[in-house]
Amino acid sequence: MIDIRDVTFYYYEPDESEANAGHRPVLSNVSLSIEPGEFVAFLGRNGSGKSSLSRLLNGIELPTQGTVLTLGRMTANRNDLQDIRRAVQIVFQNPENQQVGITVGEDIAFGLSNIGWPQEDITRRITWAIELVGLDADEDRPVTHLSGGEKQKLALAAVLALSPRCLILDEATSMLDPAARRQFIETLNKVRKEYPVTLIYITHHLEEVMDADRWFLFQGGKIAAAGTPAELELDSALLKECGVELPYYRQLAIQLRGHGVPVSAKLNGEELRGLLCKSD
Ligand SMILES: Nc1ncnc2c1ncn2[C@@H]1O[C@H](COP(=O)(O)OP(=O)(O)OP(=O)(O)O)[C@@H](O)[C@H]1O
Repeated sequence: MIDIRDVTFYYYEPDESEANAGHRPVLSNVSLSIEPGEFVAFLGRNGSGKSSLSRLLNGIELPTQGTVLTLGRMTANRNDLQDIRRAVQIVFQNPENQQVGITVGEDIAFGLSNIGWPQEDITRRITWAIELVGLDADEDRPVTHLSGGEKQKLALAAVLALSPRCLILDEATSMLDPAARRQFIETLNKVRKEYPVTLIYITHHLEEVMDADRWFLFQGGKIAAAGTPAELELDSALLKECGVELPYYRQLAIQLRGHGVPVSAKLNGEELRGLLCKSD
């Protein structure tokens, strides 16, 4: 599905001019593959290169060196770029930066009319997308009347309407309050059941990606490690180096196991709390 080989990326071509002396690549020799339908998380400190790599995946940016293959096509090949951009959709941190319509319906319709869908199909698709994300708003509702959480659901609806094969969420919950964040995650889980998609999730909130298939830990523009959450969560030194912090319940479960308390590695916060309240 996605195959990245030896990618090095500079926002500006490196040169020897004084202004760029000491200029470092944002990504250095990154290689990774993501299988169709996988749910992976990109984790790491601010500035470690996660968003830059996601922009390389759909060809918003092109690698300075190396190759990015998406759906078997190279992003550097101009003829394939339009299909790649359609197949790999990104939901960004701030939904307002993504909104292009005045109403909910216009917003969802924008991308579809750009790729030439007939109006009657667009109308049906708008209804489908609103229902899929459970947006409690009709298509005539002005976008400015939506809450932050609803705006982010609309951003999700607008990209899903385009039938992407791969969805990238780039800190999509970071502007939401805790309740809206939980609701957005519930929506996403429901959407993934109805509309299976390869999911790349960028976040600083690890509780959102504890059930990911794999984590990629970024450090200074490189992949420091890749593996399942169960494999990587035990390496506390590595997580610390990469600026990644486990949810409190996971840290507690690891400590309890270290003291011989038989706590399953798969418990979530509520289950662990329930177990502790039951024990005497
Ligand atoms: N458009 C840009 N032009 C120039 N440099 C950029 C641009 N976008 C990002 N950078 C730089 O690239 C580096 C990597 O940034 P990137 O946004 O990819 O990191 P990140 O891991 O996603 O960080 P965060 O968690 O803060 O979103 C940073 O040093 C950043 O300043």
